[in-house]
Amino acid sequence: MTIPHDTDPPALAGAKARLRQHCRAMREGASPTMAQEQALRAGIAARVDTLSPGSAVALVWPLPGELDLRPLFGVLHGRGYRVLLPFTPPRGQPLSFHHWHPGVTMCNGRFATRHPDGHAYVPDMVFVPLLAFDRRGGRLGYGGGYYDRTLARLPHAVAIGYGLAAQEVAQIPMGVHDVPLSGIVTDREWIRCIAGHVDGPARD
Ligand SMILES: Nc1nc2c(c(=O)[nH]1)N(C=O)[C@@H](CNc1ccc(C(=O)N[C@@H](CCC(=O)O)C(=O)O)cc1)CN2
Ligand SMILES: Nc1ncnc2c1ncn2[C@@H]1O[C@H](COP(=O)(O)OP(=O)(O)OP(=O)(O)O)[C@@H](O)[C@H]1O
Repeated sequence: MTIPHDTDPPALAGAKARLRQHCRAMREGASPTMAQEQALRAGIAARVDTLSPGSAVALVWPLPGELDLRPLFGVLHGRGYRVLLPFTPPRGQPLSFHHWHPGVTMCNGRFATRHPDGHAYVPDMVFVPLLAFDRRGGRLGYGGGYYDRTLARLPHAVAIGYGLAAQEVAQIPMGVHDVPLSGIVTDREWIRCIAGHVDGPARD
């Protein structure tokens, strides 16, 4: 049997699927505290403030059980950034990012996602949701391959994962299509990822 070049080989797909199942179960067992979510949002706002004024920043509307970035939308919009949220196309296509502003109409999309009825823009910084991450910038998502396909087409955008410190694993199985993150914001620390280099834990 020939393996199509746009899918992971079976051993890698199996390893990702097992880890995904494990991480979903872990997430169901522990919801974040308000303090953790606030710390995470503060960490994200601090990364955004490294950009020049007026830059475009892609966040996400939360799916059930995910960390909630919605309180940041108005804050970052108020600081003069262009806040974008993803539109989810059919599987196999990249995401597009649409302008959010106060009062914008939100539309229902695939997999219970929601996106603004606004113009599409190219983001300068993309915050990427995840089920698990490692310190090299490895990321595990829901298995649609959406962010990898999207980031591959956005070489100038800075891709930053966000999640709880508890979502860290030793090593995410990575394939040729997996685009490593440049950094990860958690409720505990900012992790700068350099390909092949493992950053140590932050000192308090
Ligand atoms: N908030 C949010 N928006 C996002 C993503 C995401 O991970 N989180 N995506 C990231 O790529 C894209 C949507 N991709 C998705 C791909 C697959 C499934 C999916 O299979 N969902 C399962 C339930 C998953 C779970 O809750 O454990 C389902 O619908 O059965 C969902 C989203 C774009 N928007
Ligand atoms: N740029 C790409 N071109 C072709 N196939 C790709 C590309 N990116 C990812 N894929 C394929 O898509 C499938 C799903 O990828 P993966 O398991 O890494 O998803 P994920 O990153 O967890 O999902 P998501 O980004 O939607 O949260 C894999 O078979 C992978 O090889």
